Formats: sequence, C-alpha cells, structure tokens
Amino acid sequence: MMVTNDYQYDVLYLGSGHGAFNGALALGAKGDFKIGMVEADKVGGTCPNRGCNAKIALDMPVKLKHEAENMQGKGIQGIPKIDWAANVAHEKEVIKVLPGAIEESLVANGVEMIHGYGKLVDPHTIRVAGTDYTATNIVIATGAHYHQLDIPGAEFLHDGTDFLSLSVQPTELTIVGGGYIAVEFASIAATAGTKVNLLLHHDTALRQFYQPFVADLLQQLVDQGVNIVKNVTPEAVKKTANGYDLQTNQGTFSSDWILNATGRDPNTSNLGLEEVGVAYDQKGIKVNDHLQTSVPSIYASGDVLDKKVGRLTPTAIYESTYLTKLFAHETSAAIKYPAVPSAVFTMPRIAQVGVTVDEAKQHPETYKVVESDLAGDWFRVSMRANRGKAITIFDQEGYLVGMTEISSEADNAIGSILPFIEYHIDPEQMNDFITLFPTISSETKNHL
Ligand SMILES: Cc1cc2nc3c(=O)[nH]c(=O)nc-3n(C[C@H](O)[C@H](O)[C@H](O)COP(=O)(O)OP(=O)(O)OC[C@H]3O[C@@H](n4cnc5c(N)ncnc54)[C@H](O)[C@@H]3O)c2cc1C
Ligand SMILES: NC(=O)c1ccc[n+]([C@@H]2O[C@H](COP(=O)([O-])OP(=O)(O)OC[C@H]3O[C@@H](n4cnc5c(N)ncnc54)[C@H](O)[C@@H]3O)[C@@H](O)[C@H]2O)c1
Repeated sequence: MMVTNDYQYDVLYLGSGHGAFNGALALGAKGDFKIGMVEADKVGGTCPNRGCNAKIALDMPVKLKHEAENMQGKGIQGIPKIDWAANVAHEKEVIKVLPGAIEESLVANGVEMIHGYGKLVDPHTIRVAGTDYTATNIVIATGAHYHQLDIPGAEFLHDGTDFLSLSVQPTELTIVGGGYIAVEFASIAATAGTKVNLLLHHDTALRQFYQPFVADLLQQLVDQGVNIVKNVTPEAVKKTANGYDLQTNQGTFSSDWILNATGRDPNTSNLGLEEVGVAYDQKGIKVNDHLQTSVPSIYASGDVLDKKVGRLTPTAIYESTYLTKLFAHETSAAIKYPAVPSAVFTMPRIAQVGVTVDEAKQHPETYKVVESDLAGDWFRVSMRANRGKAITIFDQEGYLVGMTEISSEADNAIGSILPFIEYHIDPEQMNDFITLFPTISSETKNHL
C-alpha cells in the first residue's frame, strides 16, 4: 500500500508505545509506506519509561537478595543489603536510553515523529498544536492511565510512576490494591526492608491466577513481614506530622507513603472520539475482529482497547504487528491471539499460560491435570530454590495445553514451554527437542 490520495500518510499512529511502535517499525521496514506517529510524552510509552522495563530493573537486586539468602552457608556468607537510592538510580540509568533509541530506529525506518498532544478532527485527520496531519488510516494506541480513587485526600496518594522514581526508601509503605502492581511493588519494598501494609479490596489477590498458588505467595510475603489486610475499602487520606493516615472500613493505616495500585483505565478522553464517532466505553475502544473501530478508517491497538486478553506488552506488540500485516495486505484474516503467557514478578513468581487449572478441573472429561512438587528437581536443589509447584494440563490425546507454576523461576519455566503449546507439539515430537542441560528448561521438560 502506498499513498494513493491526498492524505499525507498511509498510516498515522496516535501514541508511540508498544501498541504502535513495533508495528510501525515493521511497516516502515517495508519501505513503501508513508508513516507518521504522534507522541505527547516520552517515545516508547509506558513499558520502557514507567512500566515493565523500569520495574524489572528494580527487581534485579530483589531476586539476587533472595538467592543469596537461599545460599547462606552453602557457598555464600552474608546477606546483601539493598541500597534503595542506588537501585532507583540504576533503574533510571538503564531505561534513560530507551526513548531515544526507539525514536532513532523509528526515524531510521522512515517514521516521521510528531511531538505533541493529538486529537481526532475527522476520520482521516489528527490535529497537533493547531496543525492537521492526515492519513488513509489512523491507529489509536493511547494506552491507559492510573485509576484515581474518589475519596477525600486522594491528592496525597501516589501511583506506580511515582514509585519507580521514589529515591528515598519509605520506612512504612501502604499499598492499596491486589493486582500485579500492588504485589510486585510490595515484594520489592518488603525485600528492601520497608514495612509494607498490603490492603486487598477483596479476600484475595491476583484473581486471574490459580488461587492456591496466590495464597502461597501471600503467605511468603507475610513471612517477609508484609501486613496483608483483606476486604479493605479506602475511605479518606489525611496528612499527619509524620506522613499520611489512610482511613478505611478496617481502621486507619499510618505510613510515610501510600501507593494507589487500583488498576489502569484506558486513555479515551479528550481524543475527539465522540466527535468523530469512534465507539468506546469505560472498558476501552470497541473494535471488531480486525481491530477496526466503528469508524472504518480508524483502528486501535494496545491497552486502550476493550479486550479480553491481558493488557500486557506482548499483546500490544501482537496487535500492532497484526495491523502491519493488515495494512500491507499480507492478511485479511481476523486477529487470532496465540496462548498468552503472563507472570507476576514477585519473589516467588507465579506464571501461567493456556488452559487454566480451574478450567481444566471443571472439565475432567477434556483435560488431565498433573501436579508436580519441584522440591526434588536436582538443578533447583543446587540453586537452593526448589520450593515451588507446577501444574501441567494435557488434553485427552496427551497434548500440553496449559501450565502454571509458582517458584523463583516460574517466568523462565513457562517461557520455555510456549512453542509446545502454540505449535501443538505431540508428546512424541517433544522428544525431538533437545534442551540445554542443566537449566530451568531441562527441569521443566522433565515434568511434561
Ligand atoms: C508499572 C507497570 C508495570 C508493568 N509491567 C508489565 C510487565 O512486566 N509485563 C507486561 O507484559 N506488561 C507490563 N505492564 C503493562 C504494559 O506496560 C502495557 O500493557 C503496555 O505498555 C501497553 O502499551 P500501549 O502502547 O498500549 O500503551 P502505552 O505504552 O501506555 O503508550 C501509549 C502512548 O500514547 C501516548 N498518548 C496518549 N494519548 C495521546 C495523545 N492524545 N496524543 C499523543 N500521544 C498520546 C502516551 O503518552 C503514551 O506514550 C506494566 C504496566 C505498568 C504501569
Ligand atoms: N507482570 C505484569 O505483566 C504486569 C505488571 C504490572 C502491571 N501490569 C499491567 O498493568 C495494568 C495495571 O495493573 P494493576 O495491578 O494496577 O491493575 P489490576 O487490574 O491487576 O489490579 C487492580 C487491583 O485494584 C483493586 N481495586 C480496584 N478498585 C479498588 C478500590 N476502589 N479500592 C481498593 N482496591 C481496588 C482490585 O481489586 C485489584 O486487586 C494491568 O493491565 C496489568 O496487566 C502487568
């Protein structure tokens, strides 16, 4: 596809996160598309600048400290101390190159960057600072923002972006929420020695994960000193001489910092969606199975979508690269998501992919569920990291269709089996895969 009309671009992206830039890079590499991208903030969006990359950089010393604790007296003497300020400084150092590097590769692939806040004017036009940019197709990839609590004193609450820039270690931290961000940041802070209150809205956390594993994770956080309180509804925040009081239906929690981790809402306001007729609600922009909105020339991708798969970086990448194939006429098929893995980067981690344990247990006529204790896995014993459980799910013909694990290496374990599920590798063919030994992938394959 090339410009065949009076529009300036073939494709104009609104936003430059993974929901946009991976697809734009691939489209630009084809060489015959005119592409523009509008970004109001840092190029690369949430994940590189204030999401996954920043978070995992902060988690590195956390994992290392747990590993050193496990190896005490087994070749390691002394428990390292996390230097909070230095950890945050290192996180900033490793992510600061990302927006520049992403913009450089976009430009090298022919993408024209337009810096500023964009708003739709009509089905083919985005206005930025008074200038109109036109395109055959527009992709809305504006991401999501932190959910605000509507309580008195909400202005004293901090969000995940603030946490990732918090250079002074809180003595006591209160976290509201029980999703990914709440438990991951609780794990980071508690390991560094901060006293953490983790306030769950319900009687559990991480509701999309296998609950016995979540209960085990919460118990391990309690063992590290985290004060977990269930069924909490926040009511008001008050500033005190030493910090803040969070008043709730379960009493008052005093701490020097409060993290509001109650979810993220799609960025749909002030984009001109109503004016142009793009349908959306509080769950996000509505699209058909080709990621096309109610306005045929406008598509949407990433966290801003109303979608059933997780609001994750890999799903945003998958959507933006699907759109590239669609625009390049390399496919006309509906989007079909592969099995989407997800991990909670706590210590221990929980990760899962494919058919869930609950689904499998509800349908014993279709699935076989195999539970494995990892205590005896030799490689993990050598790492002294053999506390954990894995559950593998097979269909009646013996094909692997799902897996979930809790362990310090659950992310690596689940990552190692994805092709078996996605490519429907039969039990015999699995023997054709030679793994590296000894590694987590060889240990994991032993359980299949
Ligand atoms: C703390 C945190 C940790 C996370 N950890 C993980 C993880 O470990 N693994 C994982 O898979 N996912 C993780 N995620 C989720 C992941 O970051 C998102 O799913 C992903 O970044 C979504 O990409 P996106 O392109 O849809 O949106 P974004 O990356 O948010 O990009 C949207 C962009 O659009 C821009 N924009 C918005 N409106 C306009 C406008 N009108 N004009 C111009 N520009 C505009 C914004 O400035 C932004 O740059 C995490 C998220 C957070 C917040
Ligand atoms: N490891 C990862 O893949 C990862 C890590 C971090 C974030 N993310 C993504 O970032 C997004 C945001 O993560 P999150 O953890 O903020 O959201 P989430 O939706 O996972 O969790 C929100 C939590 O807030 C609670 N909550 C909602 N309203 C509340 C209220 N009024 N009072 C108290 N608690 C309330 C919910 O019960 C839930 O536990 C998600 O889309 C997630 O997919 C992913």
